[in-house]
Amino acid sequence: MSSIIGLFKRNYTAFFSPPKVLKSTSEQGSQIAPLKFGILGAAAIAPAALINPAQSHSDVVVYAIAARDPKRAEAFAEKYGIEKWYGNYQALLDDPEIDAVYNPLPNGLHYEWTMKALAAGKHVLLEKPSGDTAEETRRMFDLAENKGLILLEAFHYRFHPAIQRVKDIINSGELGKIKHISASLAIPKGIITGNDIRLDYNLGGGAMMDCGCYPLSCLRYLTSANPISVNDAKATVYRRNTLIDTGMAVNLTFPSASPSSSPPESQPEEPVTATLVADFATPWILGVLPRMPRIFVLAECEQGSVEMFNFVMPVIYHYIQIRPLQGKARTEKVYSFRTATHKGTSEDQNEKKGEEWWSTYRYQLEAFVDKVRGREPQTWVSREDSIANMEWIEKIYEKTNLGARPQSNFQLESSE
Ligand SMILES: NC(=O)C1=CN([C@@H]2O[C@H](COP(=O)(O)OP(=O)(O)OC[C@H]3O[C@@H](n4cnc5c(N)ncnc54)[C@H](OP(=O)(O)O)[C@@H]3O)[C@@H](O)[C@H]2O)C=CC1
Ligand SMILES: O=C1OC[C@@H](O)[C@H](O)[C@H]1O
Repeated sequence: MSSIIGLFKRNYTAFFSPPKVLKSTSEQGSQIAPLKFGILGAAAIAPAALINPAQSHSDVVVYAIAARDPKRAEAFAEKYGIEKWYGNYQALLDDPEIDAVYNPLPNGLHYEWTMKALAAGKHVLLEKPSGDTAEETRRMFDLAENKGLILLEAFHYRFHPAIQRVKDIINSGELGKIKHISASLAIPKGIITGNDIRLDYNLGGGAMMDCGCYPLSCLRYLTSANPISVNDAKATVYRRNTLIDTGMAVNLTFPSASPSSSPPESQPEEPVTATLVADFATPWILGVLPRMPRIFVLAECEQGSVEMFNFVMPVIYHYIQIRPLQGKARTEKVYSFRTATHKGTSEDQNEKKGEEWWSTYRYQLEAFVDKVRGREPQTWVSREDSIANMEWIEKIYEKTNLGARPQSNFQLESSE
């Protein structure tokens, strides 16, 4: 019972009523004003990913919104109490008050508007997947580095303590080496329909891009490696556009993953086999009953297995099940670094920031601001990581006959 009440309290606080903190101002003795964010597009994800988490961050103000339709921008600004609105994206980028831009545009526009935002001197929090191709991602990071700006692909799940705990369990060597690992993000048919950006090839749509980027990222994170090969990739094709996958099932091989604490082995190392499922149109049971979303990662190791249910949205609810071949199975839930149910593995656990109600997005915002402010973030998604994820998305598409998503033909003018 208490855990059901806890679940409601946590989610209510996370998504509907985060504590509103005072923003850092010079009156409070702080030398610097809070970071001012501008949002490109009145996107559905913007409230959960930025507006809501910003309420409980003293160093962030969501200051401006731009939409292609000025009326939409104005209505969005009014709804969320945003000070400024613009009827086009460039006008927002031209606003010198803005320090950082959140880019939740369709995937096919990530490159163009991130390049323009960086050219305008803004740090960028960029939605996943970072671009349509690895080349786009490489160029965005090159520009960010040249300009001394922060660019982060918003793989929010990485910032949550739960997935980090799964990695700690694997790396501890308690279960031995990974033999097989599978990860899935599959949601039922009926949520993504009609004009959804995910069904538009020219906007970088497709299930592998949208859902699949997470399990791919998670497989790479937990094995601490990039795949060696895509052995097989089967796309379920959208009947209205045969370049769009509504589902993708992939078999991959990863290099043998030695947990960092295992002793050196004399035996030859077996590669790790992996499966990935991405789906945004899972058929309903008998066509009438929607299926539960299948969001999990499962690492089957020499001495047992570890599975995390709901690695993408763990604040809602998650569990980590550890099943050693010898000994008792156990379940852990890790909503904050401080209040983890397991005995801490890290000495500084109590010092790490976060509350049970912090969503993945709130943890991510903390890290983004730390990085912009020159502090060491709790964790980070690096340039190399983002580029590699796009490279393997491309390789997976190439294994099907759908081909990679179209590269943007946008070119930054040399003066920008
Ligand atoms: N981190 C996460 O958990 C999630 C991330 N995402 C990612 O965020 C991005 C946006 O997703 P989502 O919010 O669901 O999408 P929406 O369709 O709600 O938002 C996309 C925005 O893009 C703008 N836009 C600009 N050009 C076009 C165009 N030609 N067609 C359609 N829209 C256009 C629109 O802004 P305008 O207001 O100007 O019309 C629209 O508001 C994607 O990259 C997606 O992968 C999505 C969901 C969850
Ligand atoms: O978290 C997510 O789950 C569902 C997807 O459609 C969405 O884009 C993604 O980010």
